[in-house]
Amino acid sequence: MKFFIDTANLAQIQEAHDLGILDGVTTNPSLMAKEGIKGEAAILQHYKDICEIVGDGDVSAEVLSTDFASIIEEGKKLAAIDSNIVVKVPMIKDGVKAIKWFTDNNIRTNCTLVFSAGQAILAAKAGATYVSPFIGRIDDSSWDGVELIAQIAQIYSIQGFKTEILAASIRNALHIVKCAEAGADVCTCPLDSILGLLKHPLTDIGLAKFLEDAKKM
Ligand SMILES: O=P(O)(O)OC[C@H]1O[C@](O)(CO)[C@@H](O)[C@@H]1O
Repeated sequence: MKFFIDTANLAQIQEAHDLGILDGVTTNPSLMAKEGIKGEAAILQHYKDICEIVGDGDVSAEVLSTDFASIIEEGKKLAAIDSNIVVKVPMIKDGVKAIKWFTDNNIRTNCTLVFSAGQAILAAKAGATYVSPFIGRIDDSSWDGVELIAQIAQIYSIQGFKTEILAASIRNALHIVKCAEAGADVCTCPLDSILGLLKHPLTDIGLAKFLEDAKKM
């Protein structure tokens, strides 16, 4: 399973990259706004900066348009920034049409705002590179987000769809483990959730004991 970091914060992307386990980055308009990125030139430059840190990994950049022609125009500009840019398109009618157009024109896509198996089937039919089910937001509404990942994984496997399942809206380390178990190809997570995987009290207790005993060596 690949690990993407879900942030537009350059320091956090650098920290995850330095850990040596980073395969890519996802961003969204909320995350870009949080970093104070405003205006087209600043947005394009910020994606460029992210791509430079990540090197070989995929960087999802989301379109802000919602009609077919504008999505295509915006997506082409984003894709021109770097060969690792993946154009993120919302799961709406014009979005599905645009994903098909991008697929036919060799531009990779991430279909975002996915909350059902039906939407995931449509994204795959259009040829999306990635599909992003929002598991945390599904959990927030008392449905089971991880169950959706398992359902999509089963459908894609039966149908032979090539679209990769990118588990998004991850809220904690357990989500990552459960998504890995359910068949996600990628988890995109905040840095804290990735670092949460490190934690176990028995590791800390065991290390303290080894270091104590090492003094007797
Ligand atoms: O529910 P949250 O934590 O806002 O996460 C939303 C998700 O949407 C995405 O845009 C999907 O890739 C990610 O950036 C993020 O994981």
